[in-house]
Parts: sequence; structure tokens; C-alpha cells
Amino acid sequence: MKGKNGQGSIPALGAMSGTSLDGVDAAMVVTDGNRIESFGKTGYRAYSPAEREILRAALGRWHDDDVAQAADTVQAAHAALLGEFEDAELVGFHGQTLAHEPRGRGTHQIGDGEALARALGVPVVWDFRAADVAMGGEGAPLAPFFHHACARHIGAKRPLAFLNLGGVGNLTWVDPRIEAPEAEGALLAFDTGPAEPINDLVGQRLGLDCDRDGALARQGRVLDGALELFLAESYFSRMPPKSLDRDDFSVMLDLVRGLSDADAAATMTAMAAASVMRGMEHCPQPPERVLVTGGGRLNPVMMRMLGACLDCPVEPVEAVDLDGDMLEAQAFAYLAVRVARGLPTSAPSTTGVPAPVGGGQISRP
Ligand SMILES: Nc1ncnc2c1ncn2[C@@H]1O[C@H](COP(=O)(O)OP(=O)(O)OP(=O)(O)O)[C@@H](O)[C@H]1O
Ligand SMILES: CC(=O)N[C@H]1[C@@H]2OC[C@@H](O2)[C@@H](O)[C@@H]1O[C@H](C)C(=O)O
Repeated sequence: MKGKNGQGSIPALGAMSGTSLDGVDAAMVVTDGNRIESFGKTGYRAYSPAEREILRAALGRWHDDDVAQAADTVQAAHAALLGEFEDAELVGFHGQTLAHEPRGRGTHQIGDGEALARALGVPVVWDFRAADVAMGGEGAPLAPFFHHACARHIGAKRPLAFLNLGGVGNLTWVDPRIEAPEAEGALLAFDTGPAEPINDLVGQRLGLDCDRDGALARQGRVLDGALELFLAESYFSRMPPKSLDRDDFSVMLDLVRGLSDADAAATMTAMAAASVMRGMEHCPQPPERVLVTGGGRLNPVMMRMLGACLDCPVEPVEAVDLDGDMLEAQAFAYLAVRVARGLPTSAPSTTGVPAPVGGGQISRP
């Protein structure tokens, strides 16, 4: 490992505040921006119910008092959590997405990297998505270059897929035999569909955060008609790369409106799983396995439905010793090092950007 000025591996700290608004994940990765040398300490700071409401009130907004209050909340949560890490030479700060309209107003993440760099005394890479969008890309998903490094890190020899199931699902098909992630044929990535509306359903009807362990869905029946209507949405037949905003699929809630709580939860869980199945049709060749990361992997009903509709093993990323709660935070540690080294973080096959681009700006303390 070489220190700050060399091109060897450095300890980098990544942080992600995801679409489900549950909290901030943080994780250390030692990397040179190509190879993952090792994974390190992780941490989590939940948003309080009051903070969550502040963030929720700012969703879909761009510049107003609610956005300013949400930005302060995100900033304070990150400064507190990241201050607990001592060894980082670089920080990758994703922030919180409030809106994502790559072909409209752009993509909007709150969180100020300059202020964070001053607070931590460490260089911070942030604003990861804007350059990709400015060049005509989707600006998301960005984890695929990290998934490629993970596939090589675990010694995969044949194409496999990573599936992140959080508020929005995203799929990365990886051919680990191709060394450079930006090379043609190494990756295909896109957002598969929504998962967050399941939380909205149980929140609105029962005041719950989520259908924990699929407790509700497991008691219900899937309404085939609603599932078919859902799959008729044009998003699913659109060729990737493609990306979604958190609330692009509020139609999901309309489709289950008349159903019992259990049937609605079962049908929406089936919708999320079926959107992954439709996504798999776009893979250049069948993956040998699907490794699932994010909170959705903890829902056994979701995992069972995925297993039933996909033609290969579907397992949590823990099957290959990765941490499914921290993969996105680790991704932004890895991507930060790539940005600092002038390496690309997205490519035509991951965001549809016309040429590989390194997103993100660096702020020094
Ligand atoms: N035990 C569980 N049972 C069912 N669902 C769960 C469980 N644990 C977490 N989840 C689901 O996972 C979600 C959180 O996942 P995660 O933290 O990966 O999302 P995120 O990172 O905020 O979203 P995104 O990846 O879209 O940015 C919760 O909102 C909930 O829907
Ligand atoms: C605009 C935005 O924040 N998108 C998120 C969201 O959450 C999951 C999915 O939608 C993915 O596209 C992305 O996050 C991950 C970390 C990514 O960029 O790979």
C-alpha cells in the first residue's frame, strides 16, 4: 500500500443515504481504484422519525426552505457518523437524492462536500452523478463499476449479476473476465423497478416502516390481473441503460387499492420480483447466479418469489462474504478513489453516457 501521493491503495471511506430514507451507511474500503484490497470498518446512523419527515417533505423539490432544512439534516448526520472513522485518506459522499430527472431538470443530491471536507479535515469526493447527466447519461446506477470490482474480488469466472433491492431496484450484469469495467461487454446495468411503494402501502394502512420479513405478504395472495397491468408499463420494455426516480411507480399503489392488506403486500412484492424478471431479459447472456444486496434481501417472500421466477440461483451477497447492508457505501468509497485517480465511474453500458466519464468533484479541507 502506498500513501497519499502514490498510485497504490489507500483507505477510503464511503457514505450513502439511500432512497428509503432509513439512515446513513458508511464503510471503509482499501483500494487503488481498480482492485479491492480489503474491506474495513462500517457504521450506520439511523434518521430519527422527525428527521425522516424533514427529508420526506423535501422529496421532489429543488430549492426552497424545506430543501435547505433537509440538507442541514443530511449534513449533520454524515458529519456525526463519518467523524467516528479515523483512518480515511479520502471520503466518497453520495448525499441524499431528492429528485432524479436525467432528461428533465437533472439529478439532485443534497449534501455539501466542501463543508464536509472542512468538518472532517479530509478530501471529499461528491456530486457523483451530475457530470454523467450533463453528458447525456442517466446518472444512475453508479454502483456497477464497484460490482465489477467485487466480482473480480470474489474470484468469479463467469458472468453473474448483482441485484440491489432498496427503495428502487437495480441490476448489474458483470462479465468478470473483462478487466476494464468501461470496456464493451464488461457490464450492463439499469434500474429494474420500484420496491419503495411496499413501504408506502404498509405505512399508509398500518403505520409500519416496512413489511418486515414479508410477514404480511406471506399471508396474502397475488392478484394476477394487477401484476399484468403493472408489467404492461412501458418502462419494462425500454432497452437499458435506464434509471428511475423514487416515486416513478406510484401506480403500484393504485393497482392494489381495493385489496386486503395481505393481498396488496403479496401482489406488490410479486410486482417488485417480476420487474427483476423482466430486467433479466436484457442480460447479454444468463448470469450463473444473482447476488442480492440491500434491505430487500432480508425479505424471505421477496427472495422466494425471485427464486421462483429466475432461472439461476438467487442468494444474498453474504453467500460470497460481502456485506449486503454496506455495498452501496463501499461503492462510493471505491468510486471516490477512481475519481481522485482520474478513472471513469460510468460508461455507455451502465448509464448510457456516450463515453466513459469520471463523475464527482473533489473538495479539499
Ligand atoms: N427484514 C426486512 N424485511 C423486509 N424488508 C426489509 C427488511 N429490512 C429492510 N427491508 C427493506 O429494505 C429497505 C431498505 O433497504 P436499503 O437500505 O438497501 O435501501 P436504500 O439504500 O435506502 O435504497 P436504495 O438502494 O434504493 O437507495 C427498507 O425500506 C425495507 O423496505
Ligand atoms: C438517483 C439515485 O440516487 N438513484 C439510486 C436509487 O437507489 C437505487 C437505484 O435508485 C440506483 O439507481 C441509485 O443508487 C445506487 C447506489 C447506484 O447509483 O448504483
